[in-house]
Amino acid sequence: MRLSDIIGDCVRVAQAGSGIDKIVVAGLTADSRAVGPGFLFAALAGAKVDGLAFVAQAVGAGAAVILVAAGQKPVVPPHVAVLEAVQPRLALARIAARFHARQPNIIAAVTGTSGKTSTAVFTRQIWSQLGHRAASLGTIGLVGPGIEYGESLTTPDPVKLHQLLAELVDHDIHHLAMEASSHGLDQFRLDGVQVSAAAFTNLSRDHLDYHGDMASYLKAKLRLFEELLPAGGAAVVNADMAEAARVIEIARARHHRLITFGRRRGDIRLVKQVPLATGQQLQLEVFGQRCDATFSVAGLFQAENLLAALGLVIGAGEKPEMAVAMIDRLTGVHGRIERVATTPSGAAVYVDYAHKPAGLEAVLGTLRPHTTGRLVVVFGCGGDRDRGKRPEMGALAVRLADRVIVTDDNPRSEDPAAIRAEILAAAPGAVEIGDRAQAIRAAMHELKSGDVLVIAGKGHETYQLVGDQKFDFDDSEVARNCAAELARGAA
Ligand SMILES: CC(=O)N[C@H]1[C@@H](OP(=O)(O)OP(=O)(O)OC[C@H]2O[C@@H](n3ccc(=O)[nH]c3=O)[C@H](O)[C@@H]2O)O[C@H](CO)[C@@H](O)[C@@H]1O[C@H](C)C(=O)N[C@@H](C)C(=O)N[C@H](CCC(=O)O)C(=O)O
Ligand SMILES: Nc1ncnc2c1ncn2[C@@H]1O[C@H](COP(=O)(O)OP(=O)(O)OP(=O)(O)O)[C@@H](O)[C@H]1O
Ligand SMILES: N[C@H](CCC[C@H](N)C(=O)O)C(=O)O
Ligand SMILES: [Mg+2]
Repeated sequence: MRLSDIIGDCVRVAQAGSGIDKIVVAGLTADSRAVGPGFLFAALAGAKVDGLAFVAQAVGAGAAVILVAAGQKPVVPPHVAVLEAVQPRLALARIAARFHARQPNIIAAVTGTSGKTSTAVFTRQIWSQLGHRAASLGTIGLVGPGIEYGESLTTPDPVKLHQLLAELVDHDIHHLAMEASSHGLDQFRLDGVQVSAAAFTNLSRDHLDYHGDMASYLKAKLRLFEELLPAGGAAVVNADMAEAARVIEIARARHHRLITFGRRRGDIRLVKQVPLATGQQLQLEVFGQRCDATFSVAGLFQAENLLAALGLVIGAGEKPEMAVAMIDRLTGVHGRIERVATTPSGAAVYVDYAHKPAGLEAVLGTLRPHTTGRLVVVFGCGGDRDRGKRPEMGALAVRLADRVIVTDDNPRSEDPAAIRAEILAAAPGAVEIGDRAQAIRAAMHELKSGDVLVIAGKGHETYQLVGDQKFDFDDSEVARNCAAELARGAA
């Protein structure tokens, strides 16, 4: 693609190199290590380093164009073009959109502290059941017919994202449900994506290490509505959350089509929920029409995420009665309140991705009615992430569970024992077992009939990050192996 066809109007040409009409851009990247001949290299100031330091390396690898922040003066040979932008991340995202130039016709984006992955997966499943070739993209990767990539960032960087969007179109996939993380929104990773419908699930504490405070965290999420969802797009808002009025006000001002959902109020409302052994029985009111459905997924919070998914599907053009008729066919989400094992004594073992206070509260709260014996939780907290979550999660665990085992999550660069100590300080009575496999096994060995165990925090993850090492580790696998061992012992 010719440089002149992709630069748009948010950059200034500081140096034309061999001519912006003549330069044919072979690829885009913000990582000097991935530059090839004819590439555009975006030198971005990051959380750890400044990409400006790698301009010479990029030029050495054949970069034909360098994108920098306005005011930077990189020293580059005359044949290399230099573009300046006030927001280089935004410019890169828009350039990536023009470079790849193909996107599914219908893109639903979901933001919120909890429930993004689940909502995106349910949205994909409903569309698929309605006969569309549909995909979902987020924390658990890209999943669609004939295309699957493993886990990634919740919102991939814009170069990767636009490449994936084009690939979806090449696979004849025209419906995509994707997660919009607060980091992604803040770093302009989604700019240039043509969003047809956007949902806000809920807001609670997370990522304050990055955003600083709740106001900035909310502001990042609101970009989805304030800047990305165009007029006429559907804004799907959880009417029960404290921030609903603010989102609704933005949606009205931006001429979005508003669809609200909630447990207590909304266009899509949960009138009644009855937990079943294998899921839940739901009564919904959808735009005034009452309907009953059997949802084979456990957890009241998953019913809420289902409402958000219905909002996106309806907002993107499907008839409400058609969307609702698909509920009975939906299945659970890997690593989200997923029943992974049953001990010989009949106790249920669940794996859940609760790695923030609201998630832990939701999963323990929702499993309590299923527990006739003791509710047990094994969890830890990630290193190099919001430390404030640790005491909050410790206190919640001892309040809501009958037995708490504090273990390691992904300690990353932090001292694992110090992370555990921060949780334990707020969790009187909790037991400490650092080794995660041992902690799971210890919990499972003690389970009796009627008990429920939740292994929280790592969900679908198949690794553990310790220091700068990545070990294979899978909560579900450890639990299944332990259940098999217990069964052999009981036989
Ligand atoms: C804090 C954060 O979000 N960082 C993201 C950010 O990196 P950064 O720009 O700050 O990185 P940096 O290491 O300081 O480097 C600056 C620049 O120099 C470049 N560089 C660096 C080294 C080199 O040799 N050459 C070179 O060109 C880098 O490619 C980068 O462009 O931009 C990168 C490209 O988009 C992301 O990969 C990276 O995500 C890191 C890996 C990360 O862990 N992010 C997490 C916190 C995250 O984004 N999580 C969210 C939320 C999850 C949720 O839903 O809860 C997500 O969307 O996944
Ligand atoms: N609507 C909800 N309300 C409260 N907690 C929820 C809700 N939905 C999910 N959770 C909790 O959050 C966990 C992660 O769910 P999910 O992966 O769907 O959310 P997410 O927003 O994509 O999370 P992440 O930001 O970590 O990718 C679940 O395992 C559960 O503990
Ligand atoms: N997307 C989240 C995932 C956290 C998962 C948890 N297992 C941890 O490592 O803290 C984050 O990067 O903060
Ligand atoms: Mg997610």
